[in-house]
Amino acid sequence: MNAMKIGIAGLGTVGGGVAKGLRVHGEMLDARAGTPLELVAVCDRDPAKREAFDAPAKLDDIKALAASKADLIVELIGGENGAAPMLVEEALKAGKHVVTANKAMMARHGARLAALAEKNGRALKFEAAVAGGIPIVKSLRESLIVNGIKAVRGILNGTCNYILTQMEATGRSFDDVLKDAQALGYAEADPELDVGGGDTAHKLALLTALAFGVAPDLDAVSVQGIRAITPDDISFAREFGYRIKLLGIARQTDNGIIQRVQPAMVCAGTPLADVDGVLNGVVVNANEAGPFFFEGRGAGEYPTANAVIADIVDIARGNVGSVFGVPAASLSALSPAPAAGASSAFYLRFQVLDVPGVLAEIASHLAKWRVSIESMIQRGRAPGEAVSIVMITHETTYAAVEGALQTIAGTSNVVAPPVKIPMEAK
Ligand SMILES: NC(=O)C1=CN([C@@H]2O[C@H](COP(=O)(O)OP(=O)(O)OC[C@H]3O[C@@H](n4cnc5c(N)ncnc54)[C@H](O)[C@@H]3O)[C@@H](O)[C@H]2O)C=CC1
Ligand SMILES: N[C@@H](CC=O)C(=O)O
Ligand code: NA
Repeated sequence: MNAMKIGIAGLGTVGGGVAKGLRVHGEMLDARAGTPLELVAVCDRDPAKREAFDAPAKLDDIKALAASKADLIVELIGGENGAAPMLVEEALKAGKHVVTANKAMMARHGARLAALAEKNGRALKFEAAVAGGIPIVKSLRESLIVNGIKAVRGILNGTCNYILTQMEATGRSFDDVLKDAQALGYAEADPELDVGGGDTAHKLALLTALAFGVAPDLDAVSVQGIRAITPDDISFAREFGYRIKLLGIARQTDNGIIQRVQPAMVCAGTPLADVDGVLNGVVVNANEAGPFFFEGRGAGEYPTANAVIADIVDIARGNVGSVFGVPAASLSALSPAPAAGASSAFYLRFQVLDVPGVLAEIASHLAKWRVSIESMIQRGRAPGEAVSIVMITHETTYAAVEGALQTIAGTSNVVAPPVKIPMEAK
């Protein structure tokens, strides 16, 4: 029986896990694949990493890997541009299958690489790129294909969810918990991609492509990260009966597709509110068949390596198929819904000097923009010093609330930029 010869590029957190997984579970994987899986080459620019793994070829150059005798290349070096897409292109052109966990590359170049894979009759699989170990890519591409999908939303970044959960549970600082997430192998090489929302945007663009049959369009995602969230916001949220989560939301509307990455107030007791730590959670509204809720580990060595290995086995079984579930040539261009019409209720926090009339001034600006208040908390008194005023609004447009906050930010008693967090519908 012909073996499936595998070459791995990048032996860091994920690549190391894949090489170990192939060795430890070799017999079982060969049986499931129906053919032996043989690691023939590893490639890393770090010699110590190359030496740590047993393979006939230990390479330092991705070009040599693309030209190696591997039938399938696993790209785990990362990066939107440069070496990663170059390796994938070279490998596909050389007639090799590709498995990758690189959401940055797939969100930016996915449509072009999918066309190249399909032209060459080779697979390009990326299960690990979205929500780590959760089989959401396969589910959207191969299972939830009949009834049409209205919306996909979820917690897609393990690092951010770990930070928010730890800040809430232990009161530790943002930067302290981020260091933990880095040490645990959850964060990206540049952690600003995690906390700034960029990584969630990459994953959301891929979910949108799979759910709605469009080419991934990163530039059509509005992105806000979690840097501005304070321990106060987390505890006010709890008082109102909510938890703050970084969500990626893609929704088909009559006016086009909405794609947003933003911290949101998620009602306690709903499935997404209970997704803690490095776990990810995805809700798919699939018309008559849904809603579906998926939960699992979104980052780290083993969950991610599992998803990569599952793709390798899938290819060895002969499941090549189209990369995004429809032929790359029929992926349509995404038509984004105009931002101006979007609406939500909001949590607002104002950091103000505790002087007479400050609340009335804020309320009057909100009223001018027709933003009405549902509930409010003002804690403690500290005459002349800064205190927080926190409100939940009734449903209003993003445009109205942004207009009001811009005016309020310019008034003399407001000492920090106001914070707004949309309330996620149940
Ligand atoms: N760490 C995680 O939990 C997850 C990571 N991913 C993705 O998986 C990919 C890999 O991530 P990690 O393993 O965490 O990264 P890492 O930084 O731990 O490993 C990357 C490895 O690639 C090597 N490398 C980088 N550029 C190279 C080049 N030009 N030539 C040869 N070797 C090169 C580095 O020396 C390093 O050993 C990234 O695309 C990341 O976004 C996806 C899901 C989860
Ligand atoms: N940095 C990412 C890794 C997995 O995609 C995350 O924290 O989710
Ligand atoms: Na996944």
